Amino acid sequence: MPATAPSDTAASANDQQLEYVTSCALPTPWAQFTLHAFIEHGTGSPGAGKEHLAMVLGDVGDGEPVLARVHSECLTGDVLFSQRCDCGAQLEGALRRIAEEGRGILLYLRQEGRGIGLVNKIRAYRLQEAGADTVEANLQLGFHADARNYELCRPMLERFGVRSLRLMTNNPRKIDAMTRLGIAVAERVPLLVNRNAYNNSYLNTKQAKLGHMMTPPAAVPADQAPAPAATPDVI
Ligand SMILES: Nc1nc2c(ncn2[C@@H]2O[C@H](COP(=O)(O)OP(=O)(O)OP(=O)(O)O)[C@@H](O)[C@H]2O)c(=O)[nH]1
Ligand SMILES: [Zn+2]
Repeated sequence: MPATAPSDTAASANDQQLEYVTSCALPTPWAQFTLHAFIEHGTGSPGAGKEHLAMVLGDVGDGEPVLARVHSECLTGDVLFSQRCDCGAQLEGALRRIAEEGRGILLYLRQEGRGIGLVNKIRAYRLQEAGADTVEANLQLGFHADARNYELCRPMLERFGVRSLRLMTNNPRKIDAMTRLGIAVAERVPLLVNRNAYNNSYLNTKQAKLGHMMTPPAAVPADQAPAPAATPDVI
């Protein structure tokens, strides 16, 4: 149970419910955000009990599109400095950019490992060390390539009066998910990070198999090249 009385609860599909709990100031190297805490409930929800966060800066409820990042948890990248993925650098880049503009929101969703959890992500990394790519590893473990669900974004954003985003992402399926939820994506803001020897093949696979929009294009064998992205940079 939360330490403070819940102030409200919003229901969604699958009996998935989101409780807004409380907030505090969160000074970071780039700006002082307000950190808001939510708890997911729901008997049919795989994420029941998860604690989700929103970091907010400035007046985001004024009706204008809001610079936003919808970030899925990556403990290894966000906290442990892993170079296997782009998550930690994207998290920092998004917060810096929001701070530069003085206005924006970052949703920190607790769907680690594209929704398969931390231990399973480490199993997937082990399979990647044996030659699988990030998608094949998930499939070999019996999961979908991407098991995430973005439904909670809607009540989280509604809480702050946010209806339209300038979404920092390279992932076209994240944009589609927001649109299907009725959240307008006024603009896609690319969020590119430097490649290194450890994340290069992961980023290539995201581009080739998951359709991520990354420029300049990574070198991928012609027979694995993705169909042209259907989602333009600015919608
Ligand atoms: N299963 C699995 N998950 C991974 C792997 N590498 C990173 N992840 C997870 O992938 C997710 C990345 O999430 P995001 O940074 O929100 O987004 P994205 O889908 O890559 O798209 P962007 O918005 O362009 O960053 C996090 O949950 C990571 O934990 C991997 O090799 N296997
Ligand atoms: Zn990561």
